[in-house]
Amino acid sequence: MSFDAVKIGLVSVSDRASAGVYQDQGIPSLKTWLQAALLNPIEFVEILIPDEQADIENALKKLADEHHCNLICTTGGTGPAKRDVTPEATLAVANKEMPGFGEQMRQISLHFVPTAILSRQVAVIRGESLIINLPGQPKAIAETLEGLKDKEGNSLVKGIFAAVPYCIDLIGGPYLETNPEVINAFRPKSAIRKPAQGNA
Ligand SMILES: Nc1ncnc2c1ncn2[C@@H]1O[C@H](COP(=O)(O)OP(=O)(O)OP(=O)(O)O)[C@@H](O)[C@H]1O
Ligand SMILES: Nc1nc2c(c(=O)[nH]1)N[C@H]1C(S)=C(S)[C@@H](COP(=O)(O)O)O[C@H]1N2
Repeated sequence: MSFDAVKIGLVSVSDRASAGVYQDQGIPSLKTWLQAALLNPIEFVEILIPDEQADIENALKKLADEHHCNLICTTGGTGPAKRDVTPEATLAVANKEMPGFGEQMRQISLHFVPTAILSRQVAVIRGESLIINLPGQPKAIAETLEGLKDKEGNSLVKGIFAAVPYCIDLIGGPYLETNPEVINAFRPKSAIRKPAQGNA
């Protein structure tokens, strides 16, 4: 069985990582999680930038309009601090807002930290790209994408990635399939693609 290829843009927004004060862990954490979660072959396009609204907007436009990324994940710059402007940049390049992603991420994160409500993360559609903001703490990436599980690995609070494959279907992207040990994608029955009938 073959899987559609997917192109994913990764944007790490961090003053200190982009200045070399510390090594960026945002992009490696995103890549590690996405490679474990998706069965599709992935082409990543990576950008590390400081917390500057114009830089973030340019990065998002480039990934959506020139690279035609199906999914774009940002990490960092979602909080209340003066230089946190990732949600403003994301909304500035949006065709459509997808408020459910931010609402669900804050719900999930409350199970990990009481400061979850300080993240102003948003998700939007630009063209044929779904853009999702994730918080900057590297551990927050897996927490929000995957959700909360018990010791046996049963899902207690669903991660937002459960809704990403169907969202990508609806905007005309590739058919994403996930590793159920990491995350179960949900699609309405009518949208589930049957495995191709082989001759063997
Ligand atoms: N890209 C990153 N790589 C490694 N660690 C990070 C990264 N972004 C954030 N962190 C860690 O998470 C903490 C909280 O993230 P936050 O986004 O609030 O950082 P910040 O104070 O805005 O600083 P900066 O933009 O310089 O990363 C940081 O203090 C840092 O320890
Ligand atoms: N899952 C999860 N969400 C989280 C956190 C976290 O550690 N885990 N940190 C919170 C904190 S302390 C802040 S200030 C906000 C914003 O973080 P950012 O500015 O790094 O994007 O995300 C919040 N959401």
